[in-house]
Amino acid sequence: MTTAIELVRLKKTYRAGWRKTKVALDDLSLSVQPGEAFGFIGANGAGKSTTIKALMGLLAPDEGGASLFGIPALQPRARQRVAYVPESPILFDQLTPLELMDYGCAYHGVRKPSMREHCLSWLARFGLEEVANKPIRGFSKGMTQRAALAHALAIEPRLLVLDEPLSGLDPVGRKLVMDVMGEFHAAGGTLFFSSHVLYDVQRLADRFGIIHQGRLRALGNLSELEQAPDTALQLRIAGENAPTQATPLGAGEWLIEVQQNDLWNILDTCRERGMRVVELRPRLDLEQFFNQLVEAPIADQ
Ligand SMILES: Nc1ncnc2c1ncn2[C@@H]1O[C@H](COP(=O)(O)OP(=O)(O)OP(=O)(O)O)[C@@H](O)[C@H]1O
Repeated sequence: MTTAIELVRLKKTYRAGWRKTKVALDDLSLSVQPGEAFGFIGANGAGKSTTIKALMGLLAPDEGGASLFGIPALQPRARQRVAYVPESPILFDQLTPLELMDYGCAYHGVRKPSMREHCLSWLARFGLEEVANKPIRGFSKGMTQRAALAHALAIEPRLLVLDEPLSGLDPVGRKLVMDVMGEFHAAGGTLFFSSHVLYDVQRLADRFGIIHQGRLRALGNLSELEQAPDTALQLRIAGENAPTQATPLGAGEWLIEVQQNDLWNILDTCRERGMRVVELRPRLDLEQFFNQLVEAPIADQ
């Protein structure tokens, strides 16, 4: 099967002032299979956007190469039915969302009995039906971001690439975008998104990659991380007589972080004290994993 994304030994160095350079990507290789949801994690300045630009053919790496569905990323045909929404999208703002989407769908070969209805339904999903015929230049930042997402999904992409899709959104906007991303993935679409919010990655990705100082430092599977033998568990309990190690959550509920090998003892104690178990789940420690990784010195390759 052709990989959806293939990055091979990418290197990119920027000029950073007089006689100074900044290595943004250092020998970065990565592949993503069709149908996967891949979360690309890194702190500010780690190299996420540079990677995405190389992936989208917007930046030529100094060394190495990127391909989409087996086609070199620098060739425009590689981007057929590939949608990309940068962190702060810049759209042709003299156009209306409907005009923009009409153009995008035609470019990507999307055909529907009624293109107008197709585009309007995506605009409605993002709460923009009222402004479907208004020029984008009057839109707020959030509206522009939603218009870019509606456009991206209207082209029915086989790959959706999102750079920090949830940053700067209010809770309602976050839920909407998370729902749409989840639905896109559930329908078989390939999703590649960057984030420095590990919670987002946990909720949405099948696999994750961690970039730090331009190098890919870890690649992992979220379910593997959950099943690791030393993964802590979170036990939520309710009642009046909580064990001393429990942390109050309010409304009579308590939380205990417990290692696998200690679980049965703790459960026995809770039973003896007449506590009720509300929830038991793995404490997916992506955050801790990430922190350990970025604090460790980078070994020479
Ligand atoms: N055009 C540029 N010229 C010079 N340096 C750049 C340029 N673009 C990025 N850099 C530098 O390269 C490094 C990687 O930047 P990049 O934008 O890829 O990181 P990022 O992980 O996307 O960060 P953020 O989360 O803050 O957007 C940073 O140190 C950044 O300052």
